[in-house]
Amino acid sequence: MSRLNKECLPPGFEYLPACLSFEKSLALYAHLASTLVWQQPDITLFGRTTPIPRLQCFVADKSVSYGYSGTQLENTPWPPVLSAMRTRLMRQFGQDFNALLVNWYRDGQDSMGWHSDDEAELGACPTIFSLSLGATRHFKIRHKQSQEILTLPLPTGSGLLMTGRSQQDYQHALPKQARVTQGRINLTFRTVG
Ligand SMILES: O=C(O)CCC(=O)C(=O)O
Ligand SMILES: [Fe+2]
Repeated sequence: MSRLNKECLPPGFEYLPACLSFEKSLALYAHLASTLVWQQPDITLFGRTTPIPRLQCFVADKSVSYGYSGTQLENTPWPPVLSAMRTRLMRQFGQDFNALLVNWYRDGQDSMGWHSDDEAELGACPTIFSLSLGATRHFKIRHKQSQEILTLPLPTGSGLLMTGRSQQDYQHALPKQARVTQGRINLTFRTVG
């Protein structure tokens, strides 16, 4: 496993430090943790059905229909703070974001397994913007062919832009980190076709 230079991420991954200030990012964490309606749906992987090891909320336009690993996500309407953020990001990235998957990792025991965001509804080369709030967690990126793994710590307020072949050529994951006791919320803005 190699340590990652943030200036030298694989093609299609761009790290954006301090998209939100430390104070604003933690205030948004607290606001979302207490106001969103959180769900813990079951997923089916390799024939085994278990609840996801984190909480989740899928914010999306009414017309959007999206799911993964055997679950259909239930749409929540855009709360004002996230709607305003989406408008800013759409201008910044020239992207018609119509959905936002929010994941709450309550502590280091919560996680997300290896995957690519390569569902057909996202298109061949999706643009996904990810914003991290709360505890710093290690985001892992693994090349599908070489299996080389890079580790990118994502502190509160930091952004990660995934474009191009990032989903075709790589998987990513957020492994458990036993020593992390604080929570983290991650927002991924997406365009579902
Ligand atoms: O929590 C993260 O940083 C990753 C989230 C993710 O990969 C996803 O929502 O598809
Ligand atoms: Fe993902």
